[in-house]
Amino acid sequence: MADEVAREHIPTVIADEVHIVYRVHGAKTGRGSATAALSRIVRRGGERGVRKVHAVRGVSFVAYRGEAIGLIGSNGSGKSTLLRAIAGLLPPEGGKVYTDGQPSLLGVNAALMNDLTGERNVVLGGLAMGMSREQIKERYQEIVDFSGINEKGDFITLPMRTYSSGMQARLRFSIAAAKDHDVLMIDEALATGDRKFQKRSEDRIRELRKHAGTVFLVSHSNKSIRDTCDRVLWLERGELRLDGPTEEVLKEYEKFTGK
Ligand SMILES: Nc1ncnc2c1ncn2[C@@H]1O[C@H](COP(=O)(O)OP(=O)(O)OP(=O)(O)O)[C@@H](O)[C@H]1O
Repeated sequence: MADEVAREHIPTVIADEVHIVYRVHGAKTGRGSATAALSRIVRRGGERGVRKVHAVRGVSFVAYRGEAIGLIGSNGSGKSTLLRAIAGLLPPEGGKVYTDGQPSLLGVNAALMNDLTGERNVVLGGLAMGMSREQIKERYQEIVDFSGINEKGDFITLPMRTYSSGMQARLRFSIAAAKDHDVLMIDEALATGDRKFQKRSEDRIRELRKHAGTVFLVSHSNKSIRDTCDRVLWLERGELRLDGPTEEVLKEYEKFTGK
């Protein structure tokens, strides 16, 4: 018990007044892309065609070890952008992100090589996450079994491009979930895969939490958030609207969305 209390108070991510701004080039021409490109060349430089999208506006929070935090909000509210900033993939325009350990972002778009077999991708994915070849070898069967890829035949030795999108997402999740992460960020990964696999993923997220990491989950499914998270950050138009226990925040969010 004392151990649990101590673990809960170790910060893993600190976001301090984080602002993220995207710059979209050639956004104001309002014409087809070839015309836009030509007019950019003719105009020569200048920031006139650059439009800024202020996607995250002054977000602050502290995440602790052992927490599973849901990120919710309408489409375009800044959830994925905030995750990418925590993962260090987007530099903040203002404010700071501090992380303890290496954050790993597991999105439905996490890059695996389509022309390589599932088998090779397990190895590559493992290496990319910093696992040694020995560790990958040890966990290999576990990863394949968890993904369920081989349930209907020997698919793991076929190229990824022959997999359905659900199978691809399952393999990505299985590779990422094989490692105990300091900070694991999941962007709607649970939305893909069938119900049986979703259930297995939820169980694995709970397990990952026990092994000290912090889990962030972006999802539009309030059920997934309820089943997996004990704390929720609600973003709207890039601002943090609410940060608190799952039930409290979801109650307000459901009032807002009219569900
Ligand atoms: N690469 C980009 N370039 C320019 N603007 C972007 C880019 N990616 C996202 N945006 C903008 O940033 C804002 C936040 O987008 P983001 O994808 O973070 O939202 P989200 O909450 O994850 O949305 P969703 O629930 O639809 O996935 C939106 O206005 C979006 O148009």
